[in-house]
Amino acid sequence: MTELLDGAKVAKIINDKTAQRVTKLDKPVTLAVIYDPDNEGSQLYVGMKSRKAAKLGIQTRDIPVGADETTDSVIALVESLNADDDVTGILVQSPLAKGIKERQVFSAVAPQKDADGLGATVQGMLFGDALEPYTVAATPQGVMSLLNYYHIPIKGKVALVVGRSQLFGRPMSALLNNADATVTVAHRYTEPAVLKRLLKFADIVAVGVGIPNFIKGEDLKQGATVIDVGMNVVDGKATGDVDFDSAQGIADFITPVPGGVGPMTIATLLENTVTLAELNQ
Ligand SMILES: Nc1nc2c(c(=O)[nH]1)N[C@@H](CN(C=O)c1ccc(C(=O)N[C@@H](CCC(=O)O)C(=O)O)cc1)CN2
Repeated sequence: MTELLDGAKVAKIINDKTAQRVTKLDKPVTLAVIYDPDNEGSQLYVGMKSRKAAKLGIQTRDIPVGADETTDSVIALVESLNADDDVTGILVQSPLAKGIKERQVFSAVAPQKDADGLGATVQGMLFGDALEPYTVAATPQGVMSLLNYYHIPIKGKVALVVGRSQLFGRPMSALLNNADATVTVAHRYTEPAVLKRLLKFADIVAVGVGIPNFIKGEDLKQGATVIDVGMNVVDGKATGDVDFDSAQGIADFITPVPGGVGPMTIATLLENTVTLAELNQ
């Protein structure tokens, strides 16, 4: 039997805690969101984040940054938000308009305001397994919360991360490594035959490549835990990177799309936002 890892349910539990934490703060929690207004996906996700934030008592300041901006002008904007005492957290929605060097913008965010955990400083702390508090990218941190909620063992397990994006694959591999899994990262240059062998060996598979139904059930190890970060749209329907139907009866646990990692991403971003407000009050 394959059990669902219900991200929508766990996100609600996290969101309820976040709302309670917001009420205990002396100061308003304000998240500044920089995004490309011409990107339909970003419009959708920024809207989802702002609506959820409002429900939890977090204010958002959505700042459109179009293709007429430059990397330098967006960095100057980030620096002004870093210096603004009314802004407690900053999020740079990916992707930014073509031509703006997103990684440089992520890294301009002050670590104490880096709600999305994508800057070089906090990512370095993650890879160094630092002892001081720091934020972690919302999607992989949300995956860890989901694994922990369902008591999925990680220590000593073989984990395969498919995809090495800054938003997901790289921080996911560091989190699993810090949690004592044996981690391999596969990516676009991994030979298909090698990927097949790695999949058959992996107790935990976390996939974020943006290719609908890229991984089939027959490729998985019997009893695997499968985390699907895919957010593709096929025939108007949200579709993951894993062929959900063929994984039934092979995976022990799987995240659905929709209702798996997506809601956890937003809940974790807002959890990070309130954590930063608490740390810096
Ligand atoms: N700065 C960032 N940019 C982007 C991130 C990110 O974490 N930080 N992730 C994605 C988009 N994203 C959040 O930004 C996101 C995508 C999808 C969902 C979600 O809840 N999806 C629903 C399905 C929605 C639908 O029906 O279409 C689900 O999975 O249930 C949340 C957040 C790229 N950019």
